[in-house]
Amino acid sequence: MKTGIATVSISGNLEEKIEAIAAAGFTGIEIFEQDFIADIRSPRAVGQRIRDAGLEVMLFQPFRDFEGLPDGLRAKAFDRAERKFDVMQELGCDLVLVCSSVHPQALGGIDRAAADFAELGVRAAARGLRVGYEALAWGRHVNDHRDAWEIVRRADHPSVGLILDSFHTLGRGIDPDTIRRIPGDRIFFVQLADAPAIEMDPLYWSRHFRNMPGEGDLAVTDFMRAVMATGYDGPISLEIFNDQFRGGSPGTIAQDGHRSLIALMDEVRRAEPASSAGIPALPAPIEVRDTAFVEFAAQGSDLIALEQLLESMGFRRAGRHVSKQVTLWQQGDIRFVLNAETGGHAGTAWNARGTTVCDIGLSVGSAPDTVARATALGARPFSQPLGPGELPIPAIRGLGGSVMHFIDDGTLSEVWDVEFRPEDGSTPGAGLTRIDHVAQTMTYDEMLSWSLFYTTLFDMQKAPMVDVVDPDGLVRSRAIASPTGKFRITLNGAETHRTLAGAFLAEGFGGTVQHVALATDDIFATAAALAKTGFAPLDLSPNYFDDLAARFDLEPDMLAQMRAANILYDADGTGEFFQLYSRPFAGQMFLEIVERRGAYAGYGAPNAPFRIAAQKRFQRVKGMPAT
Ligand SMILES: O=C(O)c1ccc(O)c(O)c1
Ligand SMILES: [Mg+2]
Repeated sequence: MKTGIATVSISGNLEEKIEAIAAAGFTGIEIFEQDFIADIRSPRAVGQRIRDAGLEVMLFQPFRDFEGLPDGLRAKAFDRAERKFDVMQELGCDLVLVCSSVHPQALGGIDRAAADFAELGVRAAARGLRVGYEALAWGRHVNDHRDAWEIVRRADHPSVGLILDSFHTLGRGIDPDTIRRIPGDRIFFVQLADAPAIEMDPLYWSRHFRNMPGEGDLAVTDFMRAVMATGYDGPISLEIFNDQFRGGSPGTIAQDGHRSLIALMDEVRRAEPASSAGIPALPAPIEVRDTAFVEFAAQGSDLIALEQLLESMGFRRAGRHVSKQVTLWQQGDIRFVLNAETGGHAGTAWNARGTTVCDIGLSVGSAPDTVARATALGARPFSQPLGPGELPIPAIRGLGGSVMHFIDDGTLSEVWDVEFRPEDGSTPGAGLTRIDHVAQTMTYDEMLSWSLFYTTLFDMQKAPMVDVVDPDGLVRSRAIASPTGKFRITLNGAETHRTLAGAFLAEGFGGTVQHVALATDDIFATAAALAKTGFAPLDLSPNYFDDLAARFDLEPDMLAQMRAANILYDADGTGEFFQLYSRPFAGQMFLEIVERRGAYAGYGAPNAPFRIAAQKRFQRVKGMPAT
């Protein structure tokens, strides 16, 4: 299966785009005319440069306002086409995309358009070129791939075919299964894009909000399944107009694009096995059973403070590493690893960021399969020299320089007994059972990339985006979770350094984990236990509890307990949610305790403004930077 991407999808000048596209592993490139015109080199030199980079020049686009014009304008349109054909021959590109006309004088008429394309086909064929016709969602007379196909069918010329673009079909709500009735050999090219479901004018939506397959809400997989069912075996190519991508890192955007195509084709192969020959096999999206551990790189006074925080929350030091400055802290199925090594990955992370989460461990069915899928999707495997007594646990580089380890049922599950000498200390604990979710903070621009990383590698679903109101700015938040809800990640995208999330980013060195939420089955029993272990909760405003009393029908006794213990509350019709926060540690990190009742699957977003205000109050009192 050949993969491509349009130059318009990536930031930078044409040279930077070519380099990024080649490095990401695409077969070829769609030249968006603007990018070519802006370049100083001749078409021949540009074509050569692209081929030297190992890429095919798959498509030249767009040629606009061609079909259905009245006589005087019609002749001029053919002259314009001939000039473009000249350029294509120099570039070494044999296929041009003609998008449906938006010309105010275009007359319409299926047969008129078909006659125009029949003649264009003759002219293209004379030069060994081909013409593909695409229905723009906002075309003046043709805005539906079914009409474009009828024109191509009636043009009846072997050098004239159809170009499909998932955005134009799905964005207009056209059933993608209508593609199944088009012969695959008459489809010359397929463009793919996703987009978030927002109500807006289709042209504006298309030019600014497209994103990679899987990053938005359109049924791109259904579209691609229908395309494959036709027998189409040409390139699949990304055409993404997106404001953030235009200003992003060319390398990252190109890699994300390639990742999204591989994940999409893998999904198509599974759903449409009879018609997806030629798509390479990779392990299925990985089911994460649990977050097995969270590892902090921590040294000095931060390390001591973190140990004290964990003790105050009922954790016990369960083991010391056999050969390293590493301790294991445990309660229920929660494991925190505190790594004070000055070398290796943890040492590097500490040097770059100070105290930080440097590693996350996940329980999976097969650790080797997980690494195999991750690498097929373009992630890098991670390893470092093993110390005495250490097990080789499969790992990859995660996001923002972090590492992710995978533990499965084999010998790896014995890592805690093999690598750690048990310690005696025991505490009654505080009823904390498991890791509910891990919350990561990144810039808003990085959010799509991070969610794509998780949703392509693991079997996870995205929840809708929510706004988190910080007193000093808005933070966009999106949760992704495994179908069982056992593995949950929240992604928080900050746009300004003045928010709590933004200040965390500015102080550290890019995106990473800002907090970890721990589950309890009984938050009131946990709060009572924590009162004895010396836990200092984040103090909330009395106004918050007065408002709760007004909004919810809560037992006065329970409300009094919540007020006394600083427990937040939310309910969404399916269940209830209770939250209790630690005070910040090591700068802007914190821990959270949650209890879910019923089918509540959210994260208490309505409480975020009050929790954030309380965190900021606490930092101002402590004389920390008043962010
Ligand atoms: O927005 C446009 O004009 C435009 C141009 C070419 C395309 O292939 C397309 O899908 C949209
Ligand atoms: Mg298109």
